[in-house]
Amino acid sequence: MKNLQVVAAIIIYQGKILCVQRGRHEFDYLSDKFEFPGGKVESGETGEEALIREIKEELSMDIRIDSLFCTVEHQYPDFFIELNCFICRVSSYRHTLHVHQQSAWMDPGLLAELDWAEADLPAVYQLIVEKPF
Ligand SMILES: Nc1nc2c([nH]c(=O)n2[C@@H]2O[C@H](COP(=O)(O)OP(=O)(O)OP(=O)(O)O)[C@@H](O)[C@H]2O)c(=O)[nH]1
Repeated sequence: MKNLQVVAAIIIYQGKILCVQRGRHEFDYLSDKFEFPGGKVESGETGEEALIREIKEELSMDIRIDSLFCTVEHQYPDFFIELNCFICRVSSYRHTLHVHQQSAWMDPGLLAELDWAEADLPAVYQLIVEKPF
């Protein structure tokens, strides 16, 4: 079974968090789910390098990575994922969606209202409880 190393950006601007919604995914259980932007770490890259590249590709945004917030290990029916979530900062709310169908700057207290990818739920609940910003 596939084992994916994925990095994700919890992008904070003026107290809100950028949440993005996928379109269709090859596995139905991930179609239309909300996630933190990011993607797979390619060979030869550090997690931080991968995250900066992914956010530029997906959103045309330049992030500053602050710190590693949490690591979630999750078994989906078709693959295993290690999801490393980093707190990131930006100097503008502006972004362009190149991959996702929708985005929203969310108040942390409202994060649980979105329909998240299952692997993200521990990170979402930890954000709601710890409010690291
Ligand atoms: N980016 C991201 N992917 C997540 C999160 N949670 C989660 O389960 N995933 C899953 O992890 C996998 C990451 O792959 P991806 O498709 O974003 O990565 P990528 O941009 O490198 O993919 P590609 O170039 O193969 O299209 C997807 O299956 C995605 O559904 C998350 O918060 N952020």
